[in-house]
Amino acid sequence: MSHRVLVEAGPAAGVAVLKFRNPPVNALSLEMLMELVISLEKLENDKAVRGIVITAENPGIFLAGLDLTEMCGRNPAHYAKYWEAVQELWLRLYQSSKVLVAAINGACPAGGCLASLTCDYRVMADNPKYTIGLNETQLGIIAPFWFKDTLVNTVGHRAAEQALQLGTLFPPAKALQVGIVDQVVPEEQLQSAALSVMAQWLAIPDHARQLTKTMMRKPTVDQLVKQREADIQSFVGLISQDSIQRALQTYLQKLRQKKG
Ligand SMILES: CCCCCCCCCCC/C=C/C(=O)SCCNC(=O)CCNC(=O)[C@H](O)C(C)(C)COP(=O)(O)OP(=O)(O)OC[C@H]1O[C@@H](n2cnc3c(N)ncnc32)[C@H](O)[C@@H]1OP(=O)(O)O
Repeated sequence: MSHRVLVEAGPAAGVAVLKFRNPPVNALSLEMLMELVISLEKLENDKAVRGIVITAENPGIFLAGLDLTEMCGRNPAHYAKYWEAVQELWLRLYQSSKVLVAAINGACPAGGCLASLTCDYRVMADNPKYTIGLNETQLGIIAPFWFKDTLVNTVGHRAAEQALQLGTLFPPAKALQVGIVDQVVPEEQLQSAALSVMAQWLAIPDHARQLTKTMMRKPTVDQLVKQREADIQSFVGLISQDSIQRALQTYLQKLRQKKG
């Protein structure tokens, strides 16, 4: 039984809706990652499901990204386990045979943005409070190569380089302009817009669309698959550095003090 991920049958035949519900901010904790992987595996094996709309149960925060508390003050074995789970989620999402449509109904930084970038299409609610992007450099860390590749595949090299160096979090209109999302709609129309685009994608025969998706994505997937263990060791080495730990602690404190 999953607590942090809700899977519902969509209103249209063949469509499931996967909702994030990990309060307070839908951070990708280890438990959340594991529940997501299990939910996605079940959906992948369900022949009746052809498409999945991915969204947050409560509007406001789509996903707050990776859980910073999983990357601070832990031991190397924990960092390795956590990173393997992050890799696994990305591999499941990016290689999914289903049509994935992200209905972005809230803040979508870093790991949240990455998850949405694995989808085939992104619709974002037109709310200036919501932003999306790979903001790692603002935390004093860097997006790993496969985060970078996923962004490059979406927006192109120049736009990705600029967004990554600056760690830009784009509000909806700018996100649309740069191509990080495909459509921006009034908030109350988000779910219907996601279902409408899903219907268009499902009009294509599955086998042709799936083979095309695999052809487009395989080179990027292969890069990680062939050096998965090295990527874990690299993450563990970097995240364990005192300077990185200090940077993450400072960022977490800033988030906590924001309220005070
Ligand atoms: C130079 C070499 C470096 C090498 C480094 C190695 C490679 C590392 C690669 C790692 C890649 C990382 C990817 C990530 O995803 S990092 C996470 C990025 N996420 C963010 O920056 C988002 C941070 N959060 C926010 O901006 C806001 O919280 C948000 C807009 C999401 C919501 O705002 P709101 O005002 O509604 O809520 P609060 O800010 O008050 O937060 C409520 C509590 O939640 C805690 N929180 C928020 N985000 C996170 C998070 N990502 N992980 C853990 N906890 C989080 C926040 O601290 C509050 O906690 P308290 O209630 O205890 O105060």
